[in-house]
Parts: sequence; structure tokens; C-alpha cells
Amino acid sequence: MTPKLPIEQAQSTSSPIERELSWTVASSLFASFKYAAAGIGYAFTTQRNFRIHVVIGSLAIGLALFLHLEAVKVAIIVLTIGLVLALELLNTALESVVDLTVQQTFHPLAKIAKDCAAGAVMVSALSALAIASSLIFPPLFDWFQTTVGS
Ligand SMILES: Nc1ncnc2c1ncn2[C@@H]1O[C@H](COP(=O)(O)OP(=O)(O)OP(=O)(O)O)[C@@H](O)[C@H]1O
Repeated sequence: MTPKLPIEQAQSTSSPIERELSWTVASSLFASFKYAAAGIGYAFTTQRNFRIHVVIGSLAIGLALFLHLEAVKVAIIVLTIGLVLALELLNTALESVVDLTVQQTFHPLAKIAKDCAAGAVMVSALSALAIASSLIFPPLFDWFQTTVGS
């Protein structure tokens, strides 16, 4: 009898396919958090853009708190920064999967995948910049006028 491929084995059991094909599975909620933290740590140490977004995002949140913006405005800024960072993480994940698939060979589909993922990060970053600027600059200008100008 021909040995079953992993995917056939998975289909013949009640376990979901992706669980069977995984090299390992997070054994607990704590382990899931540990793997997620490892991914964030990897992106922070290897991706310059991720570090830039963390620094700019922290500055924006710091300014929003310093200027005592309304809670809903701070929440909008946090949400947009979170979106940029999450997309940057997905971009990093996609880059790794593409590299794993095609290795060091040129493939037009690999180019499309990487370019589009990078484009998604750029769209979210520009939108976050526009939102944060429109919420932070007017009160920042007022603060300068009252404190520095007087
Ligand atoms: N295997 C490949 N085949 C075709 N084009 C590729 C391939 N690998 C990379 N490229 C091209 O080179 C560009 C840069 O690749 P890289 O892996 O640095 O991704 P990146 O999204 O620019 O990285 P980062 O987000 O870290 O700046 C891609 O956007 C793509 O246009």
C-alpha cells in the first residue's frame, strides 16, 4: 500500500489539516503569547521599517497624551498605529514565506506578492500619518502659542 501523504492523513482524521501539517503546535495560551512575542521581537530586530514605525508611533501617542487629547482621539491614533505595525508584521511574514518558496530565484509572482505587501504597509502608514497629523497638529500649535509665544 502506498504511504499516505501528510495532507491525506490529515483528511482521514478529524483533526484540521493545518494542525497536522504544523511542525509544532502551541501547547498553551502562554506558549501562543511566547511565539507571538518572538515574532514581534524578530520584526523589531531585523526590520528597520518596523523600528521606525514603533518610534514614530510612540512619539505620536506620547504627544497625544501630553496634549490631553480626548480619549476617542487617542484611541483613533492608537488604532491606526496598531494597524501599521500589524501590517508590517504581516509583510515580514509574507516575505519569509515567499523566500521559503522561491529562495534566491527571481519570480514575477514573488515580486507581485512582496510589492503588494509593502504597498499595504505604505498605504496604512500614510493614512496613519494623515490622521495623527490632523488630530495632533492643531492642539500642538495652540500649545506652542500659549507656552512658547507668551
Ligand atoms: N524572489 C523574488 N522575485 C522577484 N522579485 C523579488 C524577489 N525578492 C525580492 N524581490 C523584489 O525586491 C523587493 C525587495 O525585496 P525584500 O525582500 O527586501 O522586500 P521588501 O518588502 O522591500 O522588504 P522591507 O519591507 O523589509 O523593506 C521586493 O519588493 C520585490 O520587488
